[in-house]
Amino acid sequence: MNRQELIQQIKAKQSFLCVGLDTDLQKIPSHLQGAKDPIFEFNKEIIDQTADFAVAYKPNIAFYEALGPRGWESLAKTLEYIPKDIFTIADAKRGDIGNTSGLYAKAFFETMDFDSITVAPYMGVDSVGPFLEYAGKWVILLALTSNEGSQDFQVTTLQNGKPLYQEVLEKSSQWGSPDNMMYVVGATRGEKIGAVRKIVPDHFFLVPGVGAQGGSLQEVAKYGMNKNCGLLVNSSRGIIYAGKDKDFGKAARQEAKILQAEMADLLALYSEL
Ligand SMILES: O=c1ccn([C@@H]2O[C@H](COP(=O)(O)O)[C@@H](O)[C@H]2O)c(=O)[nH]1
Repeated sequence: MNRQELIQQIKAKQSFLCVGLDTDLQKIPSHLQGAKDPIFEFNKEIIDQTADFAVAYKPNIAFYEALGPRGWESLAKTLEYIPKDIFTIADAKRGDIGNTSGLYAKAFFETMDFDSITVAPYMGVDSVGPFLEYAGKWVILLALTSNEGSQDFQVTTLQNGKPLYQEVLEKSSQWGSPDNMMYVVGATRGEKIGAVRKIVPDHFFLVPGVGAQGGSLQEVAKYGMNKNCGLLVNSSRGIIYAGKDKDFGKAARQEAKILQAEMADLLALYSEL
């Protein structure tokens, strides 16, 4: 999916919601546990109930690869089931020496047909470049993450006086463009989202951390939104585990609907969409 199509989806749905498919076998309602593929059945119901409010789905690959071959199969079926006009994110946080990154890119962009993949910047340009060689696909680079540990390295001041995350943004924004690169910026980093937006005014941000991690959607929009929205805000546990029983899909729908309504107000306030 290209940038214009993504912006169009956001405008049409008045939503910049990404639903995180962090599907944990232990948390799936008991009535699905006997199914042939409980993970897929769970995801199918979540997708059916939230597709009209979501512009992106983000399966976190750890939840699938932890189960071995059957996890990969559930992931492939889920990806196939997601409506084609909805953006897909493989949250895999990959990146390695060039030839290895090339195979990660092939795995997620060819063997599976994801629109985008999250990539770690630590190994530099030759580790990110292979993902950018795929026309129509996106790299979502970790910039300022939502976890506590983001304070260990990402905000460290370098000899040139800049925090490491700023150096990552400035350098990596030369490798790609707002048409094929996005950045992960955690919702829990409210005060810094504005600083990131100043460095990369046009790039989309994937923003995890609202819902279960307590980040504020209002703050994210206030500091991070640009005229084209420029945000995909993810909620995983807050949506998919909103209900625990047979009605889990309806509960997920309700949570997604609440977020979409807030997003529509924020789009009216801060964007041109
Ligand atoms: O900085 C980051 C980068 C990625 N994540 C991932 O996003 C979701 C968040 O899930 P919630 O249940 O909504 O907290 C999850 O897949 C993380 O691995 C992140 O949280 N922070």
